[in-house]
Amino acid sequence: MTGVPDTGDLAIHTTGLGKSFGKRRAVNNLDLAVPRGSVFGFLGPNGSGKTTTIRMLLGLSTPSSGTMSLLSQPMPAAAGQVLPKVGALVEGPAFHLFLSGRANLTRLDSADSTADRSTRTRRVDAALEKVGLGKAAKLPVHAYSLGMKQRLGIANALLRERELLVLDEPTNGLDPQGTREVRHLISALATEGTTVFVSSHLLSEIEQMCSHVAVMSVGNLVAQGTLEQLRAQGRRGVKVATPDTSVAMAVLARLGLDPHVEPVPGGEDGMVGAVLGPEATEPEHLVEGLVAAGVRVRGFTVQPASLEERFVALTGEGFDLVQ
Ligand SMILES: Nc1ncnc2c1ncn2[C@@H]1O[C@H](COP(=O)(O)OP(=O)(O)OP(=O)(O)O)[C@@H](O)[C@H]1O
Repeated sequence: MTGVPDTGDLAIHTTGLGKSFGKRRAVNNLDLAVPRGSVFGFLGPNGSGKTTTIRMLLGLSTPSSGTMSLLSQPMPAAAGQVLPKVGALVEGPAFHLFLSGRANLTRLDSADSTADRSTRTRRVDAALEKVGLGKAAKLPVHAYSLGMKQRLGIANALLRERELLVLDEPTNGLDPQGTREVRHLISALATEGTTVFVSSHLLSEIEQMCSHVAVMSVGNLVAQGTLEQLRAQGRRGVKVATPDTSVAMAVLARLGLDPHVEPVPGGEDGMVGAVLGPEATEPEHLVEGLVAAGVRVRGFTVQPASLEERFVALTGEGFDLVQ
């Protein structure tokens, strides 16, 4: 793909990154380029290698092959300098349910030997404010909703000034309200200039909050770039409303398309749809061909290229489109 930025501008850069578990290749030859300042969606179905990649990036697991850098410094060699600038939410920190949100963050910060004790109270309160838990700071965590717990996890990642935030499926298991809260929080953090790398199996989510996306399929990177770049690579579709579906199918097939009939409840008309490949006959010629063959064309629409179509074409599988 085009548009891969200068490596000096990259918050995350990997080349040929791979990880095997025995014979299973969980991540294969991964070249990721995450621009600084982006909200970068790491999209893929369950089991496609997202968590494995994130664990390697954060030094929680050793790669089987390849190189990686975070904030332009080699990992894991520079982990000591880099990781304090990187906040992460991976598999959520374990909270004590009977302690308050504030007490939990204080404990987690105390467990970090590199954290500055003298600024602890201020940093904990600032992080709670930032994620909108200022008012709930004194409540025990068992009284928090799932969305609040997830935001507390993000607050934990924000106990210091961070240049990069790495969030593994931060909305997993949340209801629509919790999902919205986390999404808004991520967008707010991004406007402050923090680079956010966020994994998800939900296309709709990535579409709503990310500027860039990388798509994983069975351990392989199958696309990477801005959302616009990916959308532009998608293929248009056509839909023909007609009572003569079999003839319309035959005509479109003769014109090189792979048409299908879509069910239409009630009414006489059927709907024949087809995806237009790069070499496909232009829509006006399709209409010409249909009419010449006697097909009663009662409706004809050209649908713009969509991200959804692109992802399905890239991965060969459907993504969950809505929660
Ligand atoms: N510790 C491990 N030992 C053996 N296999 C593993 C291990 N961790 C991950 N895998 C395998 O590697 C593949 C990728 O898993 P990974 O968790 O990275 O995917 P994912 O995209 O994050 O999916 P999910 O959202 O379900 O976590 C899967 O087939 C998984 O079973």
